[in-house]
Amino acid sequence: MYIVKFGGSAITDKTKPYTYVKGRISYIASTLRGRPAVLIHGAGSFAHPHVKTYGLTPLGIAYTKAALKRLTSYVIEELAEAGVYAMPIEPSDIFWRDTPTRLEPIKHALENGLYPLLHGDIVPADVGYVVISGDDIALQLTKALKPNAVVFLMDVDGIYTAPPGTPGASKIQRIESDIDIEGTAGIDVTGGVRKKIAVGLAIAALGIPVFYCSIMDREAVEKILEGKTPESCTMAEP
Ligand SMILES: Nc1ncnc2c1ncn2[C@@H]1O[C@H](COP(=O)(O)OP(=O)(O)OP(=O)(O)O)[C@@H](O)[C@H]1O
Ligand SMILES: C=C(C)CCOP(=O)(O)O
Repeated sequence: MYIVKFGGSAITDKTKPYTYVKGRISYIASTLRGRPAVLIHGAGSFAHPHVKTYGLTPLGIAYTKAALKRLTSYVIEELAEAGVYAMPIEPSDIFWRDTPTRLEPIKHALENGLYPLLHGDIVPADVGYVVISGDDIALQLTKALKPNAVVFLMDVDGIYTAPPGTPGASKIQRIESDIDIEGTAGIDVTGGVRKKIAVGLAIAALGIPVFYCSIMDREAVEKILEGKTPESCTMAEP
């Protein structure tokens, strides 16, 4: 079993609210067919701008949840077009802060040949509500479900020493310890690349390999799901 996160940068345009980038999910989904996986989609331009504008006010929470539901429907439909049938599972129903309180819906979906689909969300906490990133959901589900590997799919092909495309930026092949890198695709309230590196290292410390790949790199994802190590992605090593 694998955990695959479709990053918000890969499936939306994070510089423009409500901009779904069609075709990315269906392109990569064929690699998942017949291989059990828990899927997570990032919130991208369907939640980060809302949280930034309204905060976690009742209005902000309602708007953000509505936008996320819309994004989840696009993802489910595109997966289904590619023959990958997802069961949406609302993180706010099964997480308390960053703790999963009910794993049965995820396990049941896997046992029935479906792909559980979660997403970065607003979840209940001891005081009110908090934002949980899909990256943190990947970490918490890794602890609970022990997948073979975790894959973060982005609109770029790995983690770079500086924002990709800027002079001198080079791709990092292996992340073995914390590195000081900032960056995101656009409006972001969950820590961008810095968060993704911290989560990757925490997963790797559990003995589970982590890959950061482009959502357009079908060959790499196929290799990972066959238990191999692609050269074209950044890896965080146990
Ligand atoms: N040093 C860097 N290495 C890799 N990507 C970077 C870097 N700096 C900036 N970026 C940008 O960060 C984006 C990926 O980070 P981001 O936090 O947006 O991830 P995501 O998981 O795709 O989004 P979301 O949090 O919405 O799910 C890419 O679009 C990339 O262009
Ligand atoms: C902004 C919200 C509500 C969730 C963020 O999740 P992410 O896009 O996976 O970081």
